[in-house]
Amino acid sequence: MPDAPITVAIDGPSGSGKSSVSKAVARTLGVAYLDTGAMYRALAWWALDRGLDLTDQAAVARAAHDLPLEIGTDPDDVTVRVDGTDVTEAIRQTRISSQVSAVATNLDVRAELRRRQRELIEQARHDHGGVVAEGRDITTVVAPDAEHRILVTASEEARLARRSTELHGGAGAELLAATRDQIVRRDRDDSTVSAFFVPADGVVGIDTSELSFEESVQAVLDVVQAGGAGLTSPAPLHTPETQESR
Ligand SMILES: Nc1ncnc2c1ncn2[C@@H]1O[C@H](COP(=O)(O)OP(=O)(O)O)[C@@H](O)[C@H]1O
Ligand SMILES: Nc1ccn([C@H]2C[C@H](O)[C@@H](COP(=O)(O)OP(=O)(O)O)O2)c(=O)n1
Repeated sequence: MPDAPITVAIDGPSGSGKSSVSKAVARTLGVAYLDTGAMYRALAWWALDRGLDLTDQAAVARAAHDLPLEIGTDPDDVTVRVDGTDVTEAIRQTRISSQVSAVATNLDVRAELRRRQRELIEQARHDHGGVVAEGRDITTVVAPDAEHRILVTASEEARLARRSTELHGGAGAELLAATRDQIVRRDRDDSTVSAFFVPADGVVGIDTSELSFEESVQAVLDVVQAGGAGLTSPAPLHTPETQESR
C-alpha cells in the first residue's frame, strides 16, 4: 500500500490495453482497481433486461439512478453484480458491446455514473490507500485532480488486432472486419461525449502500439513512480501467465 493515498487515472480508446494494464498496475501498487466501463456495461445490461429502449433517454437515465450495482474493486476479483445477479461475463458479450454507447452518450446517465465513480474512488482511497481508475473521462472529468493521469493509446491497427485475437482467437481479414464495429464505430460514438484520443493538459500519453503487455505495464509504473507514488516496496510485476485478459 502507498504511504499516502493515490489515484491513478487512466483513459484510452477501446483495445489500447487500459483495462488489463490498469489491473496489473493496481496489483503491483497494492491498491484498488475501478473499471468504469463495466458500470456503463452493467447499466446497458440491466436496461435491456428490463425491456427498455436504449434510445429512450429519460427511461435509461431513471434506470441509472435506480441501478442496484455492486462492483468489485479488488484487481483479483472484479465481479460485477446487478440486483444480486453476477453479470461479470454477460456484460462483455457482443450484444452489450454493440449497444453500450447508446447508454454512455446519455448525459444524465454520465452525471449519475460519474457521481458513483467519485464515491467509489474516495472509498478506495480511504479503505485501500488508492485506486487505479480507468475509462474514457477519468483524467479529464471524473478525477482531474488525480495524483497521476495517463492516456493509454495504440494505433487503430494494433487495437483491432488485439480485440480480434481476444474475441475470435485470430486477426485474419474477416475477423478484423467483424471486430471493426466494436472498436472503430464505438470509439467514434463514444468520442462525441469524451475526449480520449489526445492527452489533455498535464496528462501523460503512452502509446502501446509497439509495446508488449509487460512493457505497457512498466511504462505506466514508470510514470507513477517518476511522479512520486510514495511506495515503500513495489511488488514484482506479474508474469505473462498470470495476466488476465478480457
Ligand atoms: N501492450 C499490449 N500488447 C499486446 N496486447 C495487449 C497489450 N495490452 C493489452 N493487450 C491485450 O489486448 C486486449 C485488449 O486489452 P484491454 O485491456 O481489454 O483493452 P481496453 O481496456 O483498452 O479495451 C487484451 O487481450 C489484452 O491482453
Ligand atoms: N469512463 C467511461 C468508461 C466507459 N465509457 C463507455 C465507452 C464504452 O463504449 C463503454 C464500455 O467501456 P469499456 O471500457 O468496457 O470498453 P472497452 O471494451 O474496454 O473498449 O462505456 C465511457 O463513456 N466513459
